[in-house]
Amino acid sequence: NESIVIKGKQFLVLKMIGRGGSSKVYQVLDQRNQLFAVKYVNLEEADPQTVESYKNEIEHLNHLQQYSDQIIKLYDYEITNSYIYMLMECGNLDLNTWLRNRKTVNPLERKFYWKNMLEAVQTIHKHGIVHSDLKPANFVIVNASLKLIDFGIANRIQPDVTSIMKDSQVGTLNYMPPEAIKDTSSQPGKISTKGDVWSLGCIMYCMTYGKTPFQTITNQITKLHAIIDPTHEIEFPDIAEKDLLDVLKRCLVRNPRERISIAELLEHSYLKLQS
Ligand SMILES: CN1CCC(Oc2ccc(-c3[nH]nc4cccc(OCC5CCCCC5)c34)cc2)CC1
Repeated sequence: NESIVIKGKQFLVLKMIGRGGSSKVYQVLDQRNQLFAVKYVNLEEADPQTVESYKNEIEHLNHLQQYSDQIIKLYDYEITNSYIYMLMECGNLDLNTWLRNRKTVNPLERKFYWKNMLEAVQTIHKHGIVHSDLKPANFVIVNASLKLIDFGIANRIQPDVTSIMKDSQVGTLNYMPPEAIKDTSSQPGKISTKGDVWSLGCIMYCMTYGKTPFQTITNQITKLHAIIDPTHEIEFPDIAEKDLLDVLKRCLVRNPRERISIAELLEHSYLKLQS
């Protein structure tokens, strides 16, 4: 097996976890047999904007470590002109893989994961970051809690091509808020924090009904029209947890101004632990 040296520390590569265009994520062991994830980015073909986006992501990830346990740990990193190594906390499974493998979700587990997701996204919002492309693959299960692994600032990581992940979730429209489609200014920065609430609502819809609100519409153009069409009513089949039903309905409101906020979601009765 190959080994990697980061800031003078040697790591043994166990396997590749995922890969993107110029980036790869490995599962590694240190000399004390501690497990880590190492994100390797090849900068040789990267244009200056890409290099800048990765540095920006690392700076934010490094800074937000102290504010929430729901942000993946970044222990160290090494940046040169030709590569980046990021030494990070290693999770057991990303939420996308977890969702695909188990259609039925334990209500208490779902509630706990929802709280974790809200706390992670509230943390980046408090520091002026709007992810604007949240999906299950951005969250990883570490022991029993969910952690956010990227802020949507740098390029995407796709799962390792040898893994049979058919929908790697890169470029999926299933979590896209209506305002991102309608936003005539088409500047991504224009999307408010409410865009992330819509995406989280789609994730929670999937954890409740086993699919995202527009997943059955396979034609991408038709899907985009449905997302922005106020006459296309999203179905909310009745469920025992009425509080959860209310959360879903308030997240999936097409007008961002009328949509519930992260702060309100954290106060919502759904998160109050029933006696
Ligand atoms: C399909 N197969 C994959 C390996 C394994 O799942 C993961 C294990 C660890 C992790 C991870 N931990 N720390 C991580 C820190 C950064 C990035 C990370 O992933 C990136 C990318 C990996 C592919 C799926 C989307 C996230 C990170 C993530 C998925 C089991 C399922």
